[in-house]
Formats: sequence, structure tokens, C-alpha cells
Amino acid sequence: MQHTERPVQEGESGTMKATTSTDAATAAPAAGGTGAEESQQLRVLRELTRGRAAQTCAVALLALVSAAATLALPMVVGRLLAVIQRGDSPTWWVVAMVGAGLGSAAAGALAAYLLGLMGRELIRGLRVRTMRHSLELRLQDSRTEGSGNLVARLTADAAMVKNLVDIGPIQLPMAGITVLGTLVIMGLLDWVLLSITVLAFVVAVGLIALVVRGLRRRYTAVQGEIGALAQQFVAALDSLTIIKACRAERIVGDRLAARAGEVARLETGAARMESLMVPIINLGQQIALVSVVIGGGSRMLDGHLPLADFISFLLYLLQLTAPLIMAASGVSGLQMGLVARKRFEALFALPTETAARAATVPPGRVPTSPEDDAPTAVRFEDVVFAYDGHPVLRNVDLTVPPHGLTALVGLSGSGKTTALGLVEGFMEPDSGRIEVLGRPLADWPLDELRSRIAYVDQSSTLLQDTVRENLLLGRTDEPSDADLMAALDRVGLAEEIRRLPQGLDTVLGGAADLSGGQRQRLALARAVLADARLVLLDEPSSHLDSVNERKLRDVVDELAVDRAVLVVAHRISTVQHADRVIVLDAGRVVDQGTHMNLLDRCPDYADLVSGQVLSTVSR
Ligand SMILES: Nc1ncnc2c1ncn2[C@@H]1O[C@H](COP(=O)(O)OP(=O)(O)OP(=O)(O)O)[C@@H](O)[C@H]1O
Repeated sequence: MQHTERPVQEGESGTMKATTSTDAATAAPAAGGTGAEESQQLRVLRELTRGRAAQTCAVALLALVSAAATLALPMVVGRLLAVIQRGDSPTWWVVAMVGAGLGSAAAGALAAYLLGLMGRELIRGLRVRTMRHSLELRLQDSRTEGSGNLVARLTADAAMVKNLVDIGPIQLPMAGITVLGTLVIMGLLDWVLLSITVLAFVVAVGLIALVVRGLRRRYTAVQGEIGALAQQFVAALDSLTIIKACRAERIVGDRLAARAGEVARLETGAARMESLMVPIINLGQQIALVSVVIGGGSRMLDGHLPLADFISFLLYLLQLTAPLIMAASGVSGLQMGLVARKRFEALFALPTETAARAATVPPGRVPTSPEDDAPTAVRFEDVVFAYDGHPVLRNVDLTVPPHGLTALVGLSGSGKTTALGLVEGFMEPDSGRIEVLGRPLADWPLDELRSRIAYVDQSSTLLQDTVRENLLLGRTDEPSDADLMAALDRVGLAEEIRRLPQGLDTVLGGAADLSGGQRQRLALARAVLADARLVLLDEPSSHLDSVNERKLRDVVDELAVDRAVLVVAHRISTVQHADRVIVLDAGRVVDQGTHMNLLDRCPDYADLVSGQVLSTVSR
């Protein structure tokens, strides 16, 4: 039987990235963006605006107003200077200047606020979808992804997608409009000076494109390494008890520190590259400024350029630099956002359990119905199953009658828990046929199948929730407290629960917790309440004292009177009680029968009993 705890792992890839400081207030289009990235941005835009037409129009309008006011400002300043030069009254131009400045700021702020609201809603939706999808994944896919990686989607990745929302849909187009409009106005003022400016910036923009390409590679490496760090840390926390017991805090801490060092090294490389951006733009600006001052001065002396136009041109040149610099810092946030977005896409691309099963059902097949009087509760016919090519069950044939106790025994690793997992539909066999309650496994909708089965896993997993919620897990009806206490009483746990600070409403897993044996009895009480046709019980090899084991055995016997109970048994007492025993060895069923029959005729079984693989502690 497998344990649910994952060992400390190294090298699992994934992404977890703290919110970065590159939330640029404004940014221009990402240089060097690929088609895939553009389609990602468009997808984000679609998700952001779906069902919010009015809000989207308001944001677009405000953004345009802000861009227009920004564009008008240098022109207004130029006109103001011309008016002052002529000795006319400057009042209206001063009003226009202040209006343009304040209008641009106010419209920009309001647009950003509205966009922020939409962005938060998008992130909320993304988080909810991530959590639901993670819960609905196949167990194997969920384990492969890793809990650290899945949690990172909710925290760091979501924050990075927020970057994408902040920068992508409004700031980038606004900066684009500002740059384009500025260039057009500069061209109208003096096309010769515009040509000088464009030449000076072309080299800078080319260099920036190269830097962005390098940055994308580096961010991917950084985010992968941070994901691995998060995964390793979560795995360490999951194993904290044993790490402490082995006094391994320092060793595990050192390993985590080494990984954190690698993250820092990669981040430093990315930051070095990032820091090139602003100086490159500044250099372009300096070159353009010097060239424009020299060129503009001589054109003014020639009489081709009035002073007001020259000043406006210089102001536009300075204004052109600002969005480009902001773009340079925004591009890095955008790159990280796109990488995070891809990680969400990769998660959502993993099929849910239900979708994965539907894909394997041949089209046109008419599912059969479950039979209430099916002759077997479970039937395996020639079932083969492997984990990633590693064979675990080999041509297994077994049957579990509709009533009574059936014990599954075998050495550790022989495939007992895997067999239970197949009955629950956690995995699907590679070949062969499984029937549950008379119906082929493939014909059962998972939800319906699991509603007929009560499952107690080996570690008696409980949720970090109240005793009540743990008992009612998965149920939509609400049994009375008396019913709950009666179920607890049947497993000998009622008194202990009454003594908890809030009784049934005590939250487990925090300040109050249960012992291993109590957890097992609570898990069994859940199975008692479930009133399922088939009970699967993965018996732990320890946990229960002889008094409680006897109680538990009585409960299991009672349950087995009118339903099928399939128990992975480690105790001779359980096996002796069983109506039928199935012996597994290295994934093969070597025999099935009663305890006494098997003792006589099955050497593997006799070995299990005499070798005390089946514990005799509580006989
Ligand atoms: N999630 C998994 N991924 C890959 N291999 C697995 C997984 N779970 C179990 N295995 C492997 O499958 C084999 C059978 O495991 P299983 O848990 O079914 O054995 P078991 O008979 O229940 O063992 P035990 O009595 O020790 O609990 C083992 O070799 C184990 O390493």
C-alpha cells in the first residue's frame, strides 16, 4: 500500500516567482514578441473583457483621452511660449496646459483603477479554475505536477499574470498610441528633425530586442528553478515530523539553501541583462537630443523652423523617451506574465478524470446499468496495470462476492493498494476488464461509482476541518447529530469526540488532533454513515490496540453482513474472520479461498502467516 506523503524531492520543475518590482506604470509593446505570445496576450484580453462591455469601453475611452491629452501638452506649451513671445495674454493657453496635464493624469488613473478591478476579477476566476481543476485531475497527474507547483499557480503565477493584465491591455496600447502620435506630430513640426530622431532610436530599439530575447530565456530558467525550490520546500514541510526525528533540519535546510542560491544566481543574470535596457534607451535619447539640438539650431538659423516649433519638438522628443523607458522595464514583467500564463495553460490542458475516461470510451457504446443483485461486487478479469511502464498487476483474476468480508493479502509492494485504486477508478487498467457491482468500470460515471463505495485509505486521511465535516465529506444530506454520534459509537469513538473542546465542531489537524487509531476509527465511522454497497478498507499494519481492533473488527463484520467489504489485511485476526482471502504475490493472484483452505494448499499464504507478515499481535 502506498503512503500518501511524498518524499523530499529534488529537481522537480515548476515555477514559483515572487511578485517582482517591475510593475511598470506604463509600458510600450514588447519588443521581440512571438506570434504565440501575441495570441496569449489576446486570450488574456478576451478573458479580461468577457461580459464587461461597458467597463471595457469606459477603460478604452479614458485611455484614449489620457493619451490625447498627453500628446497635446507639448503643443500647448509651444503655443503658450509663442503667445508670451508675442506679448499676448497667455491665460487661455495656461488653462489649456493645466487642463491637458490634469486631464491626462485623471483619465489615466481612472482607466488604471477600472482595469485593476477587471484584472482582480480575472485573477479570482483563474484561481478558482486552478483549484477546481487541480481537485478534478487524475491522482497520477496531480502527483506529477506536485503540490508545491499547484500552489504556486495560486500565488506567484497569479501575481505575474496580474503584471500581464496591468501592462498588456492598456499601458502597452496607450504607450504605443503616445509614441505613434508623438512621431506624427514631430513629423508635422519638422520631418528632417524626425528623421534624425528615428535614426538615433532605431539602433537602441534593435539592441533592446536582443536583450528581450535573452531575458525570456533567463526568466524561464529562473521560474523553473523557483518552482523546484517551492516543490522541495513543500515536500520538506510534508515530511517535517520525520526530518525532526532524524535531526535532519540542518541537512535539509542546507539543500534548500543551495537551491535558493541557484535561484539567486539565475536572477542576478536576468537582472544584469534587465539593467541594460534603460541605459540603452537613454543613450538613444542623448544621441537624438544632441543631433536634434545641432540640426534644429541650424534649421532655426536658416529660418526653416520657428522657435515655438523647435521647443515643441524638443518637448515631444523628451516625451517620446518616457514611454520607451517604461516599456523597457515593463517588458520584463510582461515576459514573466507570459511565462506564468503558459503555466496556467499547461495545467488546464491536463484532462480531468472525467474527461480522460470519456476519451477512452469508444463512440456509440451504450453503457450498461448497475445491477442491484449482481453476483459479484468486484470482478477483475486478466487485469494488467503498470505505473509508467513499471508493471504492478499482472493478469489478475479475482472476484469479491456481493456480501461478506474479502481480505486481500500479500507482501509489501505486491499491488494491494493499487488494486483498490483501480476499483475506485483512480487509475485505469492497461488491459483486462474490471466490473464493479455488475457493471464494467468504464460504464460507471465516476461520481456515481464512488457514491456506491466507501473507501478508508491506509493513512486514514482526514481533512483539516471539523469532526462533523470529516464525517459528512461528500454528502449533500445532513444527518442529525444523533446519527453522527451513533456512527462514532459503533467504532468506539463517541466518548473521545465528546471530550474534544467543541465536540463534533472541533477542527482537527490544528490545535486539536487525533491519534492514528482514532483517525482510523473516524474514517471507518464515515464509511459506516455512507451506507455504501461496497466498502474498501486499506488496513494499516499498526495503530490499533487490541480493544479497539476488536471493536473495529465487529464493525467490519456487521458491515459485511449486507454488503461487500474488501479489506487489504495485515492482521491475521482480520484474515481469519474473512469469508474469502485473495493472495497476491508480485502483482499476481496466486490463490483465493478461506483461511483454513489456503493454509493447507497455498505455500505462499502459509509463508505469509508463518513469516508473520500477517501480524498476530491482537489475536
Ligand atoms: N503512485 C505511484 N507511482 C508509481 N509507482 C507506484 C505508485 N504507487 C505504488 N507504486 C508502486 O507499485 C507497486 C505496488 O504498490 P502498492 O502500494 O499497490 O503495494 P501494496 O501491496 O499495497 O504495498 P504495502 O503493503 O507496502 O502498502 C510498488 O512497487 C510501488 O512502488
